[in-house]
Amino acid sequence: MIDLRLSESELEAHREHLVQFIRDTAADAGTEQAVLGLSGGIDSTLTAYLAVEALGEENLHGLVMPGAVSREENMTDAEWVAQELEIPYDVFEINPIVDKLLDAYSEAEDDQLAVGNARARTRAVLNYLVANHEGALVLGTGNRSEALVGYFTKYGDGAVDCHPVGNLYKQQVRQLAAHLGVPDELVEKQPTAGLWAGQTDEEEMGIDYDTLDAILALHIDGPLSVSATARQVDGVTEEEVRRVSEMHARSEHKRRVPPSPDPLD
Ligand SMILES: Nc1ncnc2c1ncn2[C@@H]1O[C@H](COP(=O)(O)OP(=O)(O)OC[C@H]2O[C@@H]([n+]3cccc(C(=O)O)c3)[C@H](O)[C@@H]2O)[C@@H](O)[C@H]1O
Ligand SMILES: Nc1ncnc2c1ncn2[C@@H]1O[C@H](COP(=O)(O)OP(=O)(O)OP(=O)(O)O)[C@@H](O)[C@H]1O
Ligand SMILES: [Mg+2]
Repeated sequence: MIDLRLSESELEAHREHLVQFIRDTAADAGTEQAVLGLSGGIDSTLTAYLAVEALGEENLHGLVMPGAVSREENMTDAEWVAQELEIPYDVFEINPIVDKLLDAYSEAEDDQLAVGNARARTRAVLNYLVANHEGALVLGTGNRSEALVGYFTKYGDGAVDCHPVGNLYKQQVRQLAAHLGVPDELVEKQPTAGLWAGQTDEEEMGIDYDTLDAILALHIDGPLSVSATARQVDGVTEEEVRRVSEMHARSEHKRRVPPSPDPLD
């Protein structure tokens, strides 16, 4: 299996690079302020640690946004992160807002995916409400693995101003978080989008992150063919590599600016 582990010196270089990225992105936008959603998951936790280093704790505003299906443990962890980093934070309950949306369009009520995505988009609206008011940027938390397969809600958690950890595969997010001193229980927690009860990323995608990362690094980011990738990654079939490749192709629209027609000749 391809080894995506980063050495201590590489981790330190990434840390400095990402901290500088946040500082530069904020400076280019003429602000020192940023907001981000804290879910208790590792992507937002790492992004918050880096942002505090970049901007200072007084300049980061955490939004903890529990909904009907949020696990209590995750919300407690999200608040722990804000308190540990000593950043100001608010807790916004999204349920009443999502319920209003479903009052308006009850046809979608039993559609798990549509409702789950509406939860992610409701959080985006709140992020921008605060960011507009405070003159702040919205920090995204997307990593390279989920970006490459489109495992995020378009204009939900994808609606942000930048993705500081967007060039790290999921397993490298965990490594960098551990390097920064994030506690093991957060680093090793099962990733979940938290859009419906019991959801986990790996179960929904049908692949574990280490395997996904390896296929992405070798075949989508790298030059290896489907068959060469299947030979390199333990226990992976060509069919599985093709499936990841299809997820990548089908989600191309999420990584692009929405298209308009060319001008008439
Ligand atoms: N070819 C195309 N060109 C242009 N637009 C296209 C399109 N195909 C679909 N669309 C549009 O995109 C929409 C579908 O995209 P979207 O609304 O995002 O919905 P969709 O991709 O179906 O669902 C979001 C996925 O991301 C996962 N997720 C969400 C949030 C967080 C996380 C996490 O990692 O924590 C994961 C979630 O569990 C689910 O699997 C369609 O309704 C349509 O409007
Ligand atoms: N309950 C929530 N409160 C605040 N923000 C949330 C909540 N749920 C999701 N988010 C935001 O949506 C982002 C995307 O969720 P995602 O699950 O991909 O990342 P994560 O929860 O940080 O890490 P993991 O993938 O390991 O669960 C989060 O990083 C966070 O910014
Ligand atoms: Mg999560």
